[in-house]
Amino acid sequence: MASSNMKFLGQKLAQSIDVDLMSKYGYSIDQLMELAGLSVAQSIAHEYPAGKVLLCIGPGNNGGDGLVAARHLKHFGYRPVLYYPKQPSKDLYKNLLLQCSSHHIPLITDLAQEASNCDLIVDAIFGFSFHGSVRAPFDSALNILRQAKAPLVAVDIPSGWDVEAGDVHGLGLSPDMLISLTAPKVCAKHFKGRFHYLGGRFVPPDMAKELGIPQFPGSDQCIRLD
Ligand SMILES: NC(=O)C1=CN([C@@H]2O[C@H](COP(=O)(O)OP(=O)(O)OC[C@H]3O[C@@H](n4cnc5c(N)ncnc54)[C@H](O)[C@@H]3O)[C@@H](O)[C@H]2O)[C@H](O)CC1
Ligand SMILES: [K+]
Repeated sequence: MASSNMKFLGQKLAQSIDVDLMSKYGYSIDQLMELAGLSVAQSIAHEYPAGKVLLCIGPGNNGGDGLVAARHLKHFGYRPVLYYPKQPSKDLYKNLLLQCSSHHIPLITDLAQEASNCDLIVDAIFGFSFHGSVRAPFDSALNILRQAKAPLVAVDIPSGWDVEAGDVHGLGLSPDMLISLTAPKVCAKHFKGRFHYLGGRFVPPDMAKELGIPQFPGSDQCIRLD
């Protein structure tokens, strides 16, 4: 359960904590992303049976978390497929995609068809750096996700939501599960789905105390908040 003094992070604070983790605390982005993605896969495995999972991957690190989660889900016995319409040229993402392809995780292009033919959808399109209104091709992608019947799992932030104010653009994405990473963002206060999890078990104890992060159970990479 959430501790009552847990902080909800605004956009600037979330970004500065990310920088601190990689400067003051010595993490690399690959390490943080691996642990974030593992916690996403483990949160999913806590609540949904193995089946076909469509992961929608965005152009930044939220998308990177999704690529890592896809690989772990495959190891857990799920059947992941990737929708990844904007693939950046950075080695970090290229290597994560190569790992997915070595794990026989297919890339799909017909999002509408796959969204109506899967057991679960993971939204790893935008995270805490999203701002403004959604640009193509993600505007139509979010429209398809909004209408899909399969339960939706949002990584860190429901895509298209303002990091602090929530669904101000009225895109209507309402996930069944939200997996906050490091600490929930302010918009998580508007989350109405069934499962709110916290993942990203990499926060050093002093920072965890300052942010009011609860103790994760045993060796779990995630904790259910409410
Ligand atoms: N410390 C942690 O908690 C960690 C979290 N991780 C994950 O990283 C994301 C934040 O990643 P970042 O690369 O900063 O940004 P995003 O993925 O949110 O998106 C950037 C990406 O999106 C494009 N973009 C922004 N706004 C729009 C728009 N309106 N329309 C279209 N495209 C847009 C922008 O150009 C960039 O390309 C965090 O949420 C976590 O999921 C790390 O993995 C580990 C540490
Ligand atoms: K997201």
